[in-house]
Amino acid sequence: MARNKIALIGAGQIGGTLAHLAGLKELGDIILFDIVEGTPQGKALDIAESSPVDGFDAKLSGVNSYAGIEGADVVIVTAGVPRKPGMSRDDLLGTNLKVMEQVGAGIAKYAPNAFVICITNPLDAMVWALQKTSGLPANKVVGMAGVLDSSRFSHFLAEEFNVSIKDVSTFVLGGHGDTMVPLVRYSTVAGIPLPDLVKMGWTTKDRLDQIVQRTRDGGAEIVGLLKTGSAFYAPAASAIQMAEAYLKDQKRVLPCAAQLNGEYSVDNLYVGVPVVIGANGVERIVEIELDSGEQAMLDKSIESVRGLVEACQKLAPNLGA
Ligand SMILES: NC(=O)C1=CN([C@@H]2O[C@H](COP(=O)(O)OP(=O)(O)OC[C@H]3O[C@@H](n4cnc5c(N)ncnc54)[C@H](O)[C@@H]3O)[C@@H](O)[C@H]2O)C=CC1
Ligand SMILES: O=C([O-])CC(=O)C(=O)O
Repeated sequence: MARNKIALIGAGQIGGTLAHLAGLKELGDIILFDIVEGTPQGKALDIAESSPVDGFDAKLSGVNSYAGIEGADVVIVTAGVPRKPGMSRDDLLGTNLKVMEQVGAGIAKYAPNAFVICITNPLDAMVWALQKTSGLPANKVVGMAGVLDSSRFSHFLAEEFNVSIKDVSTFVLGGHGDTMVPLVRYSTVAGIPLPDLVKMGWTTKDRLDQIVQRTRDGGAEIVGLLKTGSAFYAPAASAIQMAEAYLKDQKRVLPCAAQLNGEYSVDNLYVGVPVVIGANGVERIVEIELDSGEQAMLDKSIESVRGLVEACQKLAPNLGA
């Protein structure tokens, strides 16, 4: 059987890390695409030259033409610009929306059957735009954010409790911004919900609130430290988990930005919710029961995503509703 083909649109910090991880995991042959000449070619060759050391079989190549992504099974999009200190993700909207128009056209022409994972920020608006510009069915176009935000939340909790990361399970819903909703009640250590761990004296409500806030600010914390760009190792690992779930039909339940059509009382908007990812892309949207406080936080987050999509519609009325 021929190997899967994985196309990475954008060969910057995340794109290069995605290529390396996809190679190490032998997910398929890898094409890096970028508008900058030499960058995708150089990264592809560098990673290919590491394959004898790590012993993985994957063909890697770099291209500057969309024809190179022809027939891709998975497309992961990081094309665009990242933020710098002092900026919010939303400041990237105008620049990255134009990039999504080009990328969507390239995918529509050369990889219309692919499972597309968008990473470019502001995530929920960019994945909305990418679905419109590519015209692919909504179950084949998802955004990566919830896996990353949950991974950050889990990491902070494992550190707080001094337990293995393997025993921590968390869910973060909503838009990928300041209003994201880390779901404390549905997050557990070895199956024990966080509120019970507070009762058991493992931590305090105040400490938990601080960890929730650190999760919300997780992206900005890295931007503040790096100064030249944003996080890339954990974002790449998160998108690879989603790609693997699709390619191996794993039916993983992962928080992703998915198009809602009535679920959570939302229509035609991409918002982070738990979904099942398998061979048919987004196979199911999981509607969790929320209490009034959680629902209020999710509503606020949805409104913020709606505002960003409206800004996109003003800038590019051709994208439609
Ligand atoms: N969804 C999430 O959770 C996260 C999203 N991000 C976002 O991912 C994006 C990429 O981040 P990095 O890889 O760190 O940035 P980067 O600047 O290292 O890489 C972006 C690449 O896109 C390329 N590019 C720019 N315009 C293009 C176009 N029209 N067509 C094709 N390629 C184009 C650039 O040449 C560059 O190589 C940013 O928008 C960032 O904000 C970053 C981290 C997490
Ligand atoms: O914060 C940023 O700009 C990049 C990002 O989305 C993240 O790391 O969560």
